[in-house]
Amino acid sequence: MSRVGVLVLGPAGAGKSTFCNSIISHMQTIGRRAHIVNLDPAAEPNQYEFTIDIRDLISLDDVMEELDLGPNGGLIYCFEYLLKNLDWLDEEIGDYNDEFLIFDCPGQIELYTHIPVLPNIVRHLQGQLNFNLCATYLLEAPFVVDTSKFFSGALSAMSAMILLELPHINVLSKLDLIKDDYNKKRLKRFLNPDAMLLSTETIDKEMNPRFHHLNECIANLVDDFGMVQFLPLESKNPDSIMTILSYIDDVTQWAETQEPKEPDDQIDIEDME
Ligand SMILES: Nc1nc2c(ncn2[C@@H]2O[C@H](COP(=O)(O)OP(=O)(O)OP(=O)(O)O)[C@@H](O)[C@H]2O)c(=O)[nH]1
Repeated sequence: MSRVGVLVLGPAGAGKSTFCNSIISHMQTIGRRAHIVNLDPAAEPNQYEFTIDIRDLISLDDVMEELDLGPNGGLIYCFEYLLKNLDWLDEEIGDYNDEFLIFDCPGQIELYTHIPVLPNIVRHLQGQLNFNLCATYLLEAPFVVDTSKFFSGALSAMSAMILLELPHINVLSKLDLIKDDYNKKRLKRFLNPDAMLLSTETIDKEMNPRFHHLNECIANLVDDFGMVQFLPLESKNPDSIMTILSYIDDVTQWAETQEPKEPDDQIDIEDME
């Protein structure tokens, strides 16, 4: 059997680490072996210990101090360093066969929207380490119920889906923060959204008419893509975690039936630049 891995992606503070912890806690309850692989070189201490931790290879603090880089440049440096030292990752992952690995990723979305470092790590995990992977992309519910922010979040999720070329599950986190009945009702419209309706009924009414055509084009893009849906996540509700995990199991089993990616099918960073 091949290894199964889920990448947990999303903007800063979307609830990625909390989601990773909820998965581990659920896995412990059902007796399934799972581990967190921390890919955030600036991670804070976590509820569950990281089994594999990029900070054992390189930490953002050291890079910023030694190379005099800011946090974003430092993060890119850390990932390029990881790419040059993938044998470290191979060695760390080496012993974890037939287990479920959860890759907790940093919140800087440029990493999975337009810089090809994460896609190259994904290719390596698939091609060299025989992983069936899927991506989960978290967005906060209180952010998404503001329709313009819904579109910005949907576009970032779509761009991660296109760049990583992985089976992809969008997740709406922090549902408990939606307390008023008005937004609770509206939330349903965002789980399985009709982009055109959201644009004409909401955004157009709030914006100067000269933006209506632009709104229509963006809504059309999301609509044409036809793949933007969200699963609701209640991090303290085991049923909610179980539902998301069953989707993850389904898509990773599907991934197992696909042709393996060639290990040398790497994106050239300089080409992208
Ligand atoms: N109310 C509520 N708070 C949550 C939930 N999930 C996460 N949080 C809180 O949101 C904050 C950020 O959560 P994290 O899990 O650290 O988010 P993250 O995406 O890993 O953050 P970064 O690693 O900084 O990108 C923390 O204070 C969490 O306690 C949730 O479902 N409900």
